[in-house]
Amino acid sequence: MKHFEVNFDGLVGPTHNYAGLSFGNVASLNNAKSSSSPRDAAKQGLQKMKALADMGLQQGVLAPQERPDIYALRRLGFCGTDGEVLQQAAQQAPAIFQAVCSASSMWTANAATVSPSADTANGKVHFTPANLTNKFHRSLEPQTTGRILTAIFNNERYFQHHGHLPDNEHFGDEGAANHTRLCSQYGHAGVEVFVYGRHAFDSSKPAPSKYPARQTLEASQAIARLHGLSDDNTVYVQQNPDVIDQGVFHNDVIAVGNQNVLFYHQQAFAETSAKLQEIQQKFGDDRLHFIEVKTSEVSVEDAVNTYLFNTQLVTLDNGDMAIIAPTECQENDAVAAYLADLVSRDTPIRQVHYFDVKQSMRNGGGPACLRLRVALNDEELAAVNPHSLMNDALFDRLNQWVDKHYRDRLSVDDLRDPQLLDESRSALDELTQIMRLGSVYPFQR
Ligand SMILES: N=C(N)NCCC[C@H](NC(=O)CCC(=O)O)C(=O)O
Repeated sequence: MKHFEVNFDGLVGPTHNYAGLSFGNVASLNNAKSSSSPRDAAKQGLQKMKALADMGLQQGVLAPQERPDIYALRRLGFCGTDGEVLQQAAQQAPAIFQAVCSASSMWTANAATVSPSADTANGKVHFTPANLTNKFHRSLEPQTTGRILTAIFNNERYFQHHGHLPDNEHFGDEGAANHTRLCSQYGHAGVEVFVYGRHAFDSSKPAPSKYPARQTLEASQAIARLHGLSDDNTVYVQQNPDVIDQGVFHNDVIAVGNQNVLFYHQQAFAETSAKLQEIQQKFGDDRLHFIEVKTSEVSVEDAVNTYLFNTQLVTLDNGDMAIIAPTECQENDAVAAYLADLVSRDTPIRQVHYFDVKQSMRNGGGPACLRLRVALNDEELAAVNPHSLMNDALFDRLNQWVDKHYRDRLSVDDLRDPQLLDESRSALDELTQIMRLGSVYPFQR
């Protein structure tokens, strides 16, 4: 049986914009109110997907969400026709209005936590959409995310879908951005590492003081229970509260793992050596490569600005690993020098490939934020909705679809345009046909 890691990238939605919605995410705050290009953003994402598919990797696509979210506005008391709801909200509550327009579902590392069948008690692949409670605009995502995941992994023999955790900060869950899996082969049982920012039920424990810790230990433990993971294969690690206060709002901004490699910054974790020991002990006898980047080599500030760790670490057909990095890493001398040296060392990482994902980076989303990793064996892969898997035909079709429906420029003020809602709905309606997703969107139900 063959085993793969399939990266499901989020397709950027037609309302992609910079509204400064994410306190604690430095790029989101710094670029607030700049104008965006939804078309460029979607195309940059598609280019990355196509390039990874061309490198021989399995690549999937996840559909974006319906925005503006009229249903959220109705729940908040705005009423009348859809046009009236939009108009009232834009006038009376502009900040809420901007939040319901966000295309943030593009960062599918936050869509869900996924445990492959080799790790779970019932031998199925488990999915739990993240509740994303820490940010209002993101908390609107999990229901539709769950429907999209169910439409793509639509076979109960192989796939088990859970509801998102209770919508409360005690169970704040940011999905795969705070979860990584180490294994010797994708199809072998691995060690699932959950990284949390704070304890929700024990205020005596350390926590950041300036920016929020979005993920709680208790949420991570709940996911592990739901997915039927064993204690022997699960490790909980606390993120260093100081780095959260320096803008590391998700663990995937300071660490990334793949197979037998954990690539992380010296300051990423609390109690680093004890936790690395636990990971190695649960991993077993095979060699794990812990690649630690010292502060003297790359500062936390440079890591946050360039997203050195928000890179994808992928395994190529010949067994070598490649880093998929944003061009911001190439543009920073210290980081570019670090990466050039890294690939010459005796580790599995042999190549670096740079991608322009600037439209996403300006909102704090690098290459790794844009993808949800799903390790599958060939039988499971055959059960995945084939219209969500990237190939030349789907790439061309989605580019045409973007050209037809997406705006070239969008400012925060343009979000008030009632036509944007119609444009977004027609785009998504056509997309559900292209990807054969059924009626996943509220406007279709
Ligand atoms: N690190 C990972 N896995 N994902 C990045 C998510 C970025 C996203 N930015 C935003 O939602 C900004 C939207 C705005 O400001 O318009 C967030 O903060 O949740």
